[in-house]
Amino acid sequence: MDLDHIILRKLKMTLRDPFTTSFGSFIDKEFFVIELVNVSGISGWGESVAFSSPWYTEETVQTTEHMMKDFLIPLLGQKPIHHPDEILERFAPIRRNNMAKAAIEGAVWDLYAREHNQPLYKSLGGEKNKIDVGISIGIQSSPDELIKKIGAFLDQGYKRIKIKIKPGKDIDVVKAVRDHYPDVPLMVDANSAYTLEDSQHLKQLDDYNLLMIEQPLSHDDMIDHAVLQKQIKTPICLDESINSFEDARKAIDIGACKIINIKIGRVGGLTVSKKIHDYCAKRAIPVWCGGMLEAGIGRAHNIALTTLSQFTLPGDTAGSSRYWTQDIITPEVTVKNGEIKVPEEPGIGYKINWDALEKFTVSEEKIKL
Ligand SMILES: O=C(O)CCC(=O)C1=CC=C[C@@H](O)[C@@H]1C(=O)O
Ligand SMILES: [Mg+2]
Repeated sequence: MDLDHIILRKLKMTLRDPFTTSFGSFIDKEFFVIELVNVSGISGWGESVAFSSPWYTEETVQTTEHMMKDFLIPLLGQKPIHHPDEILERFAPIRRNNMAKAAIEGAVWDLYAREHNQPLYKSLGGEKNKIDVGISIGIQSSPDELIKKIGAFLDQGYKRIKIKIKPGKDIDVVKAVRDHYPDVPLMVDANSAYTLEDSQHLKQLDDYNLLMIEQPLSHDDMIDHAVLQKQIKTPICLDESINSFEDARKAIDIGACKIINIKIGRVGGLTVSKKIHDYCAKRAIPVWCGGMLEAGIGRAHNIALTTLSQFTLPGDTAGSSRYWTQDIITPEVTVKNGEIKVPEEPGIGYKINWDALEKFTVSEEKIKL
């Protein structure tokens, strides 16, 4: 790959509705769009997913900028790259900062696929031409409000409902939803809001036929999750605790989870995501693709990854209009009968909506490689 320069655009977009988790609420999203240009003028695209505050992981929009500009981009330009898998090694001297790494690596993967005139999903070894998707719904003001929201998303065909829980808004909420929708594929996400002392309380969730409980305990824990999994029947899915291939291997080995949510940004890119996927396939651990309320470029990367065969559960990659009044890609991502048709055009398969990209850009910087 003959790289010429990189353009970092910082964007600010506003969600249609605030998104509320056990950590709090937000509505504005700032992030970077990475355009990696080769000497022939072909561009590959990536999107950063860190939020403005470090409540989900330690990274933020500002740390992403610092890491990309001061460490990762200089490493990228240091010597030639032949395949995107080499980026993992190249960035290895930099500890963690996975979301910054993934943003750049995503652009390298897209460029590689475009240079080979191939859709990204095929470059990754994906097999599906459509993917199943679910929806993640933030904490609502009342169970009635939540039930109404779920109904609207079920009408749109989403194949699985994920609701957020936190202490004080858990068992009763799940019971109300189950009473109303006895058979809907349903799961809960706690974003680390509980401790092992809550295990008897969490055990009550076993009565509601949930697909899984996502990240009930601390963001940096596996040991307590393994203890909890022995006490409850509902499968535990790890999100925040899995930040690398080694984390996934260890979590599976000690029985800390029965399912893994793979987020490209959280684990440090598509190459690691694929490695985790392949290992989970060998160990018969189902995986699904998590979301970070991405705009279109990040969403397109999630779609491509989800075409790998062990993504057997619907992911959080909902359609563009669930988040944004206008997306930065064209066509926008649409969901029909709970499925997204995987684009067959080269690279991420969607075009950039330049009007939207310019409208949402707050700063821009070109760096020669
Ligand atoms: O729709 C999406 O993109 C997924 C939304 C979602 O559930 C999450 C996004 C970001 C952080 C968390 O709150 C949460 C998650 O933990 O999976
Ligand atoms: Mg989660």
